[in-house]
Amino acid sequence: MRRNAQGRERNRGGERHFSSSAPARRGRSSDPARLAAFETLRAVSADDAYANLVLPARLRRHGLTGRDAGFATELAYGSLRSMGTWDAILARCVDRPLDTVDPPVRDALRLGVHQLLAMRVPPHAALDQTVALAREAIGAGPSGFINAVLRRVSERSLDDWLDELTTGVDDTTAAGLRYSHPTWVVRAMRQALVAHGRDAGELTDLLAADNAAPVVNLVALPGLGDLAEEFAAGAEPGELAVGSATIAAGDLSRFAGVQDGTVRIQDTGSQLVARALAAAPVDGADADRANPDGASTASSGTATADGERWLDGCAGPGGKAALLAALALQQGATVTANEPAPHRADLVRRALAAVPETAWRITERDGRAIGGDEPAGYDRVLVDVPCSGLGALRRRPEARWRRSPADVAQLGALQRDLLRSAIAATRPGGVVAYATCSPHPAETVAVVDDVLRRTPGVELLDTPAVLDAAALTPLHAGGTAGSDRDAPGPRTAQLWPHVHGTDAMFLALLRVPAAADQTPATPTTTEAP
Ligand SMILES: C[S@@+](CC[C@H](N)C(=O)[O-])C[C@H]1O[C@@H](n2cnc3c(N)ncnc32)[C@H](O)[C@@H]1O
Repeated sequence: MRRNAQGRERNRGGERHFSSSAPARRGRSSDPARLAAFETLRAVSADDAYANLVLPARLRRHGLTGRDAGFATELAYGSLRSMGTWDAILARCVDRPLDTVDPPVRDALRLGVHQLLAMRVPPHAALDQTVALAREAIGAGPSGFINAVLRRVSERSLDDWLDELTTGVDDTTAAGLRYSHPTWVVRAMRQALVAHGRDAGELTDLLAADNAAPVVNLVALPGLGDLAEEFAAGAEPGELAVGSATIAAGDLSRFAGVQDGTVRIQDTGSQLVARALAAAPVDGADADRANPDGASTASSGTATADGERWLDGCAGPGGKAALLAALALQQGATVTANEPAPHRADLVRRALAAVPETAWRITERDGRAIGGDEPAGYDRVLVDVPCSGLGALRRRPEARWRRSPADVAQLGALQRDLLRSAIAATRPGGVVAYATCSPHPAETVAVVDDVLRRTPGVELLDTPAVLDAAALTPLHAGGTAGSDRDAPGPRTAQLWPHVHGTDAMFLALLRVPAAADQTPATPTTTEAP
């Protein structure tokens, strides 16, 4: 299951070569694929836009499909991911501080460097096309400058540049330069590996995996969708999650299931989080409600009983809520999907549209209030809390440059309040799933430890074991890599891009104590993380 250092296995086909002929046109005028990539970088740099929202619109506008769309995507996403390394190289090739170079010119240079050093576009084509792009998109003025700078870049190989950049610097800075991550993220990732029971020596594999384009994961909503059409088109069964598949990027709306919402694009790690909550053992289900005929279907430590109430406290945009709702429908439960941001609540509504409405409702409340408003109201509660997103850097190419340590510190208070509220909203014997798409210790184990310390009686379940039971393949998500696999690891679970090929999702499953032992877990406002 372990992927190699460059994440190449997942990319299938090893190191990628792009010829200058990938885009439709050659010659002195710029081609639409490079223009689409340039426009995406401009929107990201100048308007704080998200590349994954901008690029599809630019591909459509320029009529790009197939190889041309693939070229534009690799150029835009790759340049954004590698921006730290490319800027460090450019700084050595420009005779003034790089941040005094006009931003559009800087973006054009980044695209040029990416073609030269990462896409193996022949140097003459990378130079000519970048100059042509600049002429068309910026004006003739900077052509000579761009040409001269890229010529200097092209005089060395990527390995030579990396050796030069990393000579005489400390390990963290070197890893940041080599793998294009801010140094604070490198530090955080190293701490995260150790905190989750893995070897700090995996750091470079993890950083490399952040730079590999992720495959697209699909899930067929259980009981509602199937993947036959996708398999016929070359999708492969997912190795980790039931009812999942991987497929090459492309226009997935051609599939009927994707169109009607019964097949969804969802990272496998997210799928497993929803499945683990649905499968987690709850204690002492309310037998009367669970089974009005009197025969209890749930006793201590069993999975779902008919009539259970589930809550997704932070549901937008609705990926996990949709899967939970489909599972709930199969298992005779109902889901309340809560999302306070109105536009994201609309996305949840759209995500849930494929599931019959008998299985779900949507609320738009502050999740911090739910525990007080509906104490002990739910059997299973998911809080997939707002987080730094450091576990999904593969999918959000610009995110690493936007986040800061202050974001992590700021989110800690909200994360703790949401978890406390979730515990208060869970009935005695019920289960809470605390999830983040970040492995940062401050957002994961520190939050869980802190809340557990202040909420006597709440028990941390063996989350890696529950996750393994919900998965197709043992994940060993409690850490203890390699020969130590049988040693006991943490009771929280952490997935990793370089190990599992998923986003770095964190999961802790907590069971609320039986009524007699329970100390009310009133959500309070917030102490420092
Ligand atoms: C990580 S996302 C959840 C992703 C979602 N579970 C999915 O799988 O699609 C966190 C969500 O929490 C929402 N949120 C932010 N503050 C909140 C609060 N006080 N109460 C509940 N949800 C909140 C955000 O708007 C965001 O949609």
